[in-house]
Amino acid sequence: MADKKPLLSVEDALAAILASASGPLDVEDVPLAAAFGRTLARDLPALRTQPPKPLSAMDGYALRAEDAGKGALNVIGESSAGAGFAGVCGPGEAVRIFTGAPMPEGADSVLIQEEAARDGENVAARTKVTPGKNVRRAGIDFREGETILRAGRRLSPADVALAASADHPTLPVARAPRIAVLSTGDELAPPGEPRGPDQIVASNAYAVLGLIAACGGAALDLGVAPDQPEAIEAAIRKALDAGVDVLVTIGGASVGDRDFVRGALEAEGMALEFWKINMKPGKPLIHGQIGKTVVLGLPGNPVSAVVCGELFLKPLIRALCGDAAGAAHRIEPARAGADMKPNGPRREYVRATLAWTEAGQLEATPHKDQDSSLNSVLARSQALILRDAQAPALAKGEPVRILRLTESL
Ligand SMILES: Nc1nc2c(c(=O)[nH]1)N[C@H]1C(S)=C(S)[C@@H](COP(=O)(O)OP(=O)(O)OC[C@H]3O[C@@H](n4cnc5c(N)ncnc54)[C@H](O)[C@@H]3O)O[C@H]1N2
Ligand code: MOO
Repeated sequence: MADKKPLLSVEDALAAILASASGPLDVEDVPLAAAFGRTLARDLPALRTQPPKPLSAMDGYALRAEDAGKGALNVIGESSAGAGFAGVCGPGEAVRIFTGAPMPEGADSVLIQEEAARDGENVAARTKVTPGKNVRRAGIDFREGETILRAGRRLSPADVALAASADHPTLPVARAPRIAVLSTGDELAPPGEPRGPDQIVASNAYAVLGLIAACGGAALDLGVAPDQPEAIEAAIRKALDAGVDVLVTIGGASVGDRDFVRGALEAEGMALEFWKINMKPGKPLIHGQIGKTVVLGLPGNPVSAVVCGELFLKPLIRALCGDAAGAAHRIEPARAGADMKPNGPRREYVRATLAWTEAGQLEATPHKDQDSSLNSVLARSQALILRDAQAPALAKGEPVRILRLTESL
């Protein structure tokens, strides 16, 4: 029985989940303004050279560098951005020029206007000018045909601007993974709605929906199913009928008499890959597949659901988008901001705040209360401190490993 297997390590669990992602999804072309945060599906070539010709980097005078020490030069015209000078700048001549304007033929450098003495039609340099000074050579940014961005890259605002400058009006990106989110539990009522005396407000889905949005997924919120196998099975079928890539359930994952999620998933055809991981919080995580749909059954405790979302759902979304590098846990070094007790038998992910010390070190300070029900503590945390199973006590200032939590878009 799967229940009796030794608990999986976080690393093995992540590997199994990523292995179940059947490669990057289909490709779609999106307009530049919608491409931020999406994952590039193909290597992107530059469709033009930037800058296409030598341009001035400053406002001033285009001239031949060797003429700068020779007294007054004759200003024979003007070159501005978008309207270059048609003639040739010969010996003893200068052309008034502005930032971004094409260099006139014959000129090899630009004297900035702060160093120029203008007198009517003449200008003299008050400084030496070296050849190429204040000139942006053709192609210094990129050249036509060069690969400017690689497939699998999650597009930053600067990446999108780079693609625009390389003349791409749209970008080929992985289709956003479709992810159904199903909360379960008789005790759950939506925020702001009337509640029974023993009910609480359903909140976990909002963290999961936010994580999906931040990672570039497209969420389908299936709301809350009560603790009844038939109702949970019906909701699972709804997700499958919608053809989602991933089904995330929340709650009902543990061993209680009313924890029906695993049974319902199996009744709907899930091949169970694993259940339970050697971590805290988040031990009862269900993973399997129903056809091509990857299933992640998150534990119901609010912090456990979020930590499992960060550790497993986020990498899964990245992998489905073809961003293999982004699917790895990005562990960073920091210093402990407080003493920490020896750890128990499970790898622990301790909620912590981050701050820079005056000495310039990143300090992760664990919150005192680590109960897995505390949304307020989680909201005040920026990182998780990783503590291996049975790790000894450590003192404030000692090195720790951290994983940053996803922040807002
Ligand atoms: N005898 C044992 N009991 C428990 C074990 C165990 O190994 N043996 N594991 C504990 C651990 S660890 C966790 S984590 C929880 C996970 O249990 P479930 O996945 O079955 O979660 P629920 O029982 O449905 O809910 C737990 C808790 O979280 C609240 N909850 C659930 N969903 C939401 C939601 N959408 N929004 C807000 N709050 C939610 C729920 O009301 C419960 O308070 O099991 C331990 N028990
Ligand atoms: O692992 Mo549970 O997730 O400790 O609260």
